[in-house]
Amino acid sequence: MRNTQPSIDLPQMARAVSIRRLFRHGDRREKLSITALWLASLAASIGLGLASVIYKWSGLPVQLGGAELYITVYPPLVICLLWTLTCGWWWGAIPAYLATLTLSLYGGMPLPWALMFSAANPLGFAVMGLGYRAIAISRNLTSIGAMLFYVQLSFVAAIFSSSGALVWCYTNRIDSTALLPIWQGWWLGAFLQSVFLSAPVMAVLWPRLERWQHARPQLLVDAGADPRGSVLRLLGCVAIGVLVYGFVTLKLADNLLQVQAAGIPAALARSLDVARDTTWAFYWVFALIIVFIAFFGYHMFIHWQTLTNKLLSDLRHANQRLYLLAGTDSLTGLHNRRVADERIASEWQRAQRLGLQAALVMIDIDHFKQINDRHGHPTGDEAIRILASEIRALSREIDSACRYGGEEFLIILPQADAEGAYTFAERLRTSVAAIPVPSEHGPFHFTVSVGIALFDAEESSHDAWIERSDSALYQAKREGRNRVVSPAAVAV
Ligand SMILES: Nc1nc2c(ncn2[C@@H]2O[C@H](COP(=O)(O)OP(=O)(O)OP(=O)(O)O)[C@@H](O)[C@H]2O)c(=O)[nH]1
Repeated sequence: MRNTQPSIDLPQMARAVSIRRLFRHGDRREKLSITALWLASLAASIGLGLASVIYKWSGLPVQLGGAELYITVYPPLVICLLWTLTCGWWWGAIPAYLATLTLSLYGGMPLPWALMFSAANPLGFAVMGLGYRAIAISRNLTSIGAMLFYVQLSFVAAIFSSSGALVWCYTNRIDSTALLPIWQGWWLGAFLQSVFLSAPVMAVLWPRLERWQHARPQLLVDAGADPRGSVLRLLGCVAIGVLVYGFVTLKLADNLLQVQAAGIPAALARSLDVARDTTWAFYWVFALIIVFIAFFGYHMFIHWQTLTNKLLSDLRHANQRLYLLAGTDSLTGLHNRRVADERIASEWQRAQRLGLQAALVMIDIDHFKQINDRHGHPTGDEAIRILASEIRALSREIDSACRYGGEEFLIILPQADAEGAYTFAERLRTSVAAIPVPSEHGPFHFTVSVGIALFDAEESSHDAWIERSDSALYQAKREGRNRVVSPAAVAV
């Protein structure tokens, strides 16, 4: 019979909508609406990407707390990031790649550079996806924890997305002193758009989409089932992201400083050199600390994961044992009444659904009270054990043998007809009668009465099935005991 033991719910790792599964298992409405929406997003990304070049939305100066910052507005990022977060990397990476490719070719970038340049946003999305694969955190941004994680991940992803700025400046022969505002504009722009545009939309959209995905598991695939590898890669990305951010910012600022410092008095230039050297020394110490943190973080994660896995596996085993114990009769080792009731109900449903035959066999030891009274309770127990082991020996792998009451047993025979059930019951009755039970007064024999009821598809519940087997047993007792009452008794 089916094992219905309880399972332990683990947090869901990130899952993605599979295009292949959508077209194989999705309904017409789903296929149409998702395809139409995706194509519209692709068109919008390409159009808005071109607009960002034509109307020069790159490196726009903004005053923040007295400091001048540069921000690039790039709407395709918002659209494509939403696809990545909700449906998976490919869904956002393809339109993002094509949008950037179009605008870079439009801007006159040579094709090989354009092909490389266009990978910047998909790279940032890959970091986002990696984060959600590595840490089983909800994408429901209405919770503070989920939002904080999203913001941190967005920062690292934005650094990776902004790698394109270097290609852009190189191919457009932009002076290295002008690279800082452009690069800053790209990462800051990507970060702010992720946090202030994509995140609120995600907070509204995701709970609904999550419900839809929950109801349609056949459309989803695991986005990656290797948490160890994902964590290692995520820590690597975070460390590289932070270090690259620090290095590029310092280097570009340094270049700028050197250009602007030309011709200043020698004493001031020396102070400037000290300040620059100190900053770089700080950067390298900081880089070392980041590498240590990533290294220890990874080892702590592995340690924690090993411990958790062991705990979970112990818990699973303990649960399995408990479940078995809770359903086992201690005297005979057969299933107890609770399991019997569950299994009868499920066999009844299976027979109904599949139009199968099945039989219930109810067995009771004859004059058991006398056995107890004459030979003592322990000998009565021994008789029960003998009957149980005979039931076990004669029943098939697919049968379910249960101790239903004191000296009453019930056996479910799936796919058994009247004749098969009767043959089984008769064999059991005769073999039990032949087994001697040892006692203080010498060995003695006992008999059993058996009632059989076949599955009836016309009946409205499994209770009626049990009642019929009980009535057949009662009839066997009434007719003199040590016999089988079955619908097939006459035929055989
Ligand atoms: N030794 C032992 N006796 C039990 C156990 N559970 C129930 N009994 C006894 O089983 C006896 C059942 O007796 P009855 O229900 O009167 O039936 P019977 O004497 O078998 O008579 P018929 O069923 O009519 O043949 C009672 O005396 C119970 O105390 C058990 O686990 N071990």
